[in-house]
Amino acid sequence: MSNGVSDLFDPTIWETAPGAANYTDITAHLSLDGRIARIAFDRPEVRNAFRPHTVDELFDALERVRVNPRVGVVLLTGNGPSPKDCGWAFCSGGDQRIRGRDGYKYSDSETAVGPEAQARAGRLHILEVQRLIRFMPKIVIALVPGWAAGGGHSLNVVCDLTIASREHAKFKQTDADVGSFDAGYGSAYFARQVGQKFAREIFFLAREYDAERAREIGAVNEVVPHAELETTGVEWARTILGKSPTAIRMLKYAMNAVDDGIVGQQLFAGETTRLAYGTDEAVEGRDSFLEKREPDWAPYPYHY
Ligand SMILES: CC(C)(COP(=O)(O)OP(=O)(O)OC[C@H]1O[C@@H](n2cnc3c(N)ncnc32)[C@H](O)[C@@H]1OP(=O)(O)O)[C@@H](O)C(=O)NCCC(=O)NCCSC(=O)CCC(=O)c1ccccc1C(=O)O
Repeated sequence: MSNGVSDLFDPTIWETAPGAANYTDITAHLSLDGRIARIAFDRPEVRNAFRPHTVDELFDALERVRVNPRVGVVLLTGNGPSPKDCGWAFCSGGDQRIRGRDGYKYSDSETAVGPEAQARAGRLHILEVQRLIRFMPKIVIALVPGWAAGGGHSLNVVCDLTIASREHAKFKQTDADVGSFDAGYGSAYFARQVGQKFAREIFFLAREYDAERAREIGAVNEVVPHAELETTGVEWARTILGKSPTAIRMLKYAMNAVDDGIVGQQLFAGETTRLAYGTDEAVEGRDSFLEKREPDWAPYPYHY
């Protein structure tokens, strides 16, 4: 890797994100103006497979971005290429070498004792990362430079938008090959995205498909030359940053709500409550209570 991060990484536009200096399994950067985050899997020698520690770091980086009021767009990608064989990956899912009977193992968990250590031993917490991406009031764009397989494919599904490398992006759902199944967003929501027949074919046959095929079925928004993947991601981010933050947030939650049940409605409703609090009408409701008087709703008609 020419710049110590990834061959596609442009060191002139990024700085290390707060808290990211000690990450070992991912990298996290902010654009110099602090508006865009770039978070990347950094285990290219195993096609960016994640272990529990990777998921911990990913959750930490995404949570920091979620509560950072300056950041409006997150680019999620995989560093590369692999020093072993020059292969590229977004993410190849859970690291199969440390999968146990109760989940994925921390390196110290085999010898850990006590109930807390036992509860922590087998982790399946990539689902917490999926929910963080899904519920984040910001746009998350997957930049897929190579393989998106297994749980890595599921992460792509849950991102808001996807841009893929024409030369290297490849997609494959290996869940049924390795006896591990994401029965939530990874499959059921994926079927909403691409349709039932395509989703069933992809899961039941576990064939690989390239970026162009992924775009045809609706799993990818745009296919670009490999060398332009990250610059295109930054361009898309800049376009989104030019829009109203409230409109973007409400639109994301509106599109989520239909598939997310009452949790989806709750997120959307929370934002409508925030908007309502900003009105004189809601202020009158609060003030009348605090001033121990009847509220005066007269200035507020039933709009239709
Ligand atoms: C991705 C491939 C199709 C790429 O194939 P190819 O380009 O030919 O490269 P390889 O030679 O196979 O791989 C190079 C190198 O990387 C190692 N490697 C690749 N993927 C993994 C992996 N997932 N785990 C460990 N190691 C991996 C590979 O062994 C090679 O190493 P060498 O030492 O050089 O030999 C192909 O690699 C492939 O199919 N990979 C496996 C994809 C897969 O099955 N992933 C797991 C699916 S299951 C999953 O992700 C579940 C997610 C999950 O864990 C989960 C599910 C539900 C709830 C929670 C969780 C959770 O928290 O984790």
